[in-house]
Amino acid sequence: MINKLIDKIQKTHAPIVVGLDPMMDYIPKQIQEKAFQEYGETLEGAAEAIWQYNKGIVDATYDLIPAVKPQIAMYEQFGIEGLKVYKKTLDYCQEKGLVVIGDIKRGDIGSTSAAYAVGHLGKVKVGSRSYAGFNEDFATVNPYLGSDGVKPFIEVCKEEKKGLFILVKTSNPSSGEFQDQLVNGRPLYELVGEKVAQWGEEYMGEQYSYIGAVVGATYPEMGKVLRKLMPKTFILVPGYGAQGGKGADLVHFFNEDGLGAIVNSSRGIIAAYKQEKYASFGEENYADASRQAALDMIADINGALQNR
Ligand SMILES: O=C(O)c1cc(=O)[nH]c(=O)n1[C@@H]1O[C@H](COP(=O)(O)O)[C@@H](O)[C@H]1O
Repeated sequence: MINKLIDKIQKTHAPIVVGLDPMMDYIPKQIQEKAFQEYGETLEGAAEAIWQYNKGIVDATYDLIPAVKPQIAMYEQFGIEGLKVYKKTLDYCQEKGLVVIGDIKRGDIGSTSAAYAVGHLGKVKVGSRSYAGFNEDFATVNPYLGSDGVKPFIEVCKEEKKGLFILVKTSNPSSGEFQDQLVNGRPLYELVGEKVAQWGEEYMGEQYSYIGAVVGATYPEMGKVLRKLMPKTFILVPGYGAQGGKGADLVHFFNEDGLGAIVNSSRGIIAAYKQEKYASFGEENYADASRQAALDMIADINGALQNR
């Protein structure tokens, strides 16, 4: 999958991911009303509205981008109906040729991680048969439990040719509370980054490892250090747009080959029509606004990379 991701980034010239993180507040009224007419103001109605909204965004952007990152929490809040739409969204994006990063941020003791890994990236055995539950191409993993919480994910990735993005330095304001603590004189995120690079050596693609890292766009100086510590690790960089990250901040997340990072924006793209800059599209043309926001993000990042 890492080779497919790189291939798609090179074909689209777009090192970006569209984060499919739907919230009811973002969904245009006409979509909500139609879904509620059919299913009522119910969890099914919400799920239908999310589905139609996602489909509009994917249809308007899939030719521009290599990958999407649905955040499972946004679906889980609607219970089983939400999870059904999560799965429907994954399948639709894969049909459209997109690489799908399931933002599930899992990690537990070994046996529990193994079950998460099977459910999201692998296949579960039922009698003589086996079934893929969610079937994402990549998943995000929380490494707080250490190697035995991460290795079951790597094992399933090896069987299925899938990949991971492991949290190293997160984009949120409090991320330093634990992640920046010094351990033997070095910040914890550096030690985690080194460990991710080491885990990644176990499962290499052609140029980069199948085992990637997450480093927030909001910490560009730390991104620069981590880029050097993990030269063969692909970095998923969330925090662009709504959290304040800009193209110019992100050049050091990339290697000299112009590869090595993929930048996520969720609200900045899927709810673009709510920003003043794209307000002229109007609520009913929300998907066209998302397409324009994706084009602008690609131009911003590529422009910064050309001027580095
Ligand atoms: O793993 C992630 O994707 C992630 C890690 C991180 O450090 N910061 C972060 O914002 N994210 C996710 O990236 C997305 C950011 O959304 P926007 O701020 O709307 O672009 C959300 O789905 C977050 O859960």
